[in-house]
Amino acid sequence: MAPAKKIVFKTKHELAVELAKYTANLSSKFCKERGIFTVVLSGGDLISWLWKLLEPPYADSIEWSKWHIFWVDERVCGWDDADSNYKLAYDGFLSKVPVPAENIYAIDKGLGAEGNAELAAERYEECLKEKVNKNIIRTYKSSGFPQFDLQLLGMGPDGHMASLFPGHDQINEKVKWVTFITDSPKPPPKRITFTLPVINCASYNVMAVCDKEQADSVAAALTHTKDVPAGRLTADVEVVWFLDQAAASKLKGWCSIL
Ligand SMILES: O=C(O)[C@H](O)[C@@H](O)[C@H](O)[C@H](O)COP(=O)(O)O
Repeated sequence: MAPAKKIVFKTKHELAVELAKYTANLSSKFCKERGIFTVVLSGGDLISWLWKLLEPPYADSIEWSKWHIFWVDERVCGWDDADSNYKLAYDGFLSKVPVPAENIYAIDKGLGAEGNAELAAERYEECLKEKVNKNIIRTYKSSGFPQFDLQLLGMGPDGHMASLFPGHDQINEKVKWVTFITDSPKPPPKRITFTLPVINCASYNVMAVCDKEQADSVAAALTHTKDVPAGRLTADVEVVWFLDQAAASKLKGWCSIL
């Protein structure tokens, strides 16, 4: 289990600059080593903090054609719905970089539009298995779970990550790769989500959190004083919490500010 690193930034701007640098370094490492970089996105504010990747020196130097994009969680709706994490990422990031369309793995379009959470989760797991069989996604040691290169995650004020919410059973799933929820406390209610073992098998996990509404859960997650799902985040190689000062404000004895 990788130890959690924390970096506190004075502003969201500085967080975005460092997030771009971190992502670009990993892109270069994995593209060199494997010729492929598997990136998992979440919804929420995270997408708005990826803007620096769209600018020089990254926009022109990143090997976008080698990126493969997945979602750690998705709202069960149509691709053009205002709730869609795919739409959020497409409009704010993916439409502005040359990642090939065939390397972008969104929720099944029809099942999403129909609102069929259970089948959409099964279909997404099948999609991951197919990418494992094609050696696009690696597997974690002998466990057989998929191992993504980098996951970019966010956390809600209640401490949820992906669509794993406190007090809901999905966090305890140990076999499936993708599961679903139909009574999410954060709207919309129907979602699909990676399970905890899959999330924690990633090589690198970034948890990016800003604003004071999240401060209590950041402190709880990082000191494991409360059962918050994000407190169970780990990774194979490294997990890094990217925080702004407001989100870090309840952490005791905090000193290292970038
Ligand atoms: O679909 C979703 O709702 C997200 O993937 C969710 O897990 C998000 O990452 C957190 O809720 C943080 O969201 P904010 O960054 O907007 O607080």
